[in-house]
Amino acid sequence: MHPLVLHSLPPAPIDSSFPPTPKPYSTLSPLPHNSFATTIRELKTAKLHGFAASASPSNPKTKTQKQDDDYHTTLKALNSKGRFPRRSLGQHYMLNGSINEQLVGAADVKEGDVVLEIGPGTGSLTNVLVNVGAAVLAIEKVLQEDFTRCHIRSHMSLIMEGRSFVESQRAKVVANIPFNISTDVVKQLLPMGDMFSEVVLLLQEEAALRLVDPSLRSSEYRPINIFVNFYSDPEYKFKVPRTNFFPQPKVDAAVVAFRLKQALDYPRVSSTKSFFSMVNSAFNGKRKMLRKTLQHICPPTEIEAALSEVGFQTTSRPEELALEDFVKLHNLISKP
Ligand SMILES: C[S@@+](CC[C@H](N)C(=O)[O-])C[C@H]1O[C@@H](n2cnc3c(N)ncnc32)[C@H](O)[C@@H]1O
Repeated sequence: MHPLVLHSLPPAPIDSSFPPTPKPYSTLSPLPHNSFATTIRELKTAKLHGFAASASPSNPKTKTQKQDDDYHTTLKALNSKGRFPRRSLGQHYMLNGSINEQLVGAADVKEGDVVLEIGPGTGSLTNVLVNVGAAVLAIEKVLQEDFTRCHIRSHMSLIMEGRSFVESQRAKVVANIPFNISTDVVKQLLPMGDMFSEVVLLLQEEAALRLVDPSLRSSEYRPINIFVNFYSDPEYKFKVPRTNFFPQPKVDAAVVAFRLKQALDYPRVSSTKSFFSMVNSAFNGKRKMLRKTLQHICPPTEIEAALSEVGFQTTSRPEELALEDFVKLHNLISKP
């Protein structure tokens, strides 16, 4: 399947609360499937057709006028195709162009960067990315491809191959993703530090806080936190109140930037597979002591000895251990 994008939103029932009398869908034809360069050209054409426009940063309009324009442009883009957002696809469209600009700024996207966008929707964020001179690969489920099922590495490799990159230059990810696929996206992208340097995502605020600041000993501390810190340095950037989306979600959102580590900077473990399998087992069952939950790996006495060596009590539970403690524990108890 080709990952070419920016087309139309899916046919859907018209809701009475949505601006009525949809106009016929007129401008964009399906994108050719031959090259990435063509995709970018089409994205620019899309902007000319007014399919997805956000005010350019050089626009001298006032902030209020500009936000008003962003709002109307997004609604117009939806209405002109007689489409109604589907909640099942997490279609909450961004109405505020300055947040799109801040998202792009959070990833420090510059001319010549290659950027992966997941779920471009009406293309308002795509537009900002293209305007700063980035080459954008956008994957939209309603058009071409489901991100959670695609082979992102082969898509990206095809794009990177055709470009004259300095070897150290990696691509970036900038996306306003549906909240319901955020864990899948994080799990899929964070281990790809060889390909991406930054992953900037607009997430549900609660999820953003849980991923970035899970205090030790809290019930929010989970294997995903070990995973996130193993592969990246996450940073909470800013909150995005729910009023900035259409339709308005029930919760606020927030932007998180994950700076991806490269393999050389990962904590030293004999095998990442056995490390994460140990971490998952450690959290299995509520309030279980590690000497119990890990006894399929080695006898409890050995686990107790390892815990003492790492500086913990023999009765310790998983929420007491930080990433580096799990790494030490794994290296002491895992069999080569
Ligand atoms: C929150 S909306 C964001 C739309 C647009 N980027 C914006 O900021 O207004 C999420 C978009 O992701 C698309 N989407 C949902 N699930 C997806 C998936 N599994 N793979 C790719 N795109 C998906 C939806 O159709 C929708 O266009």
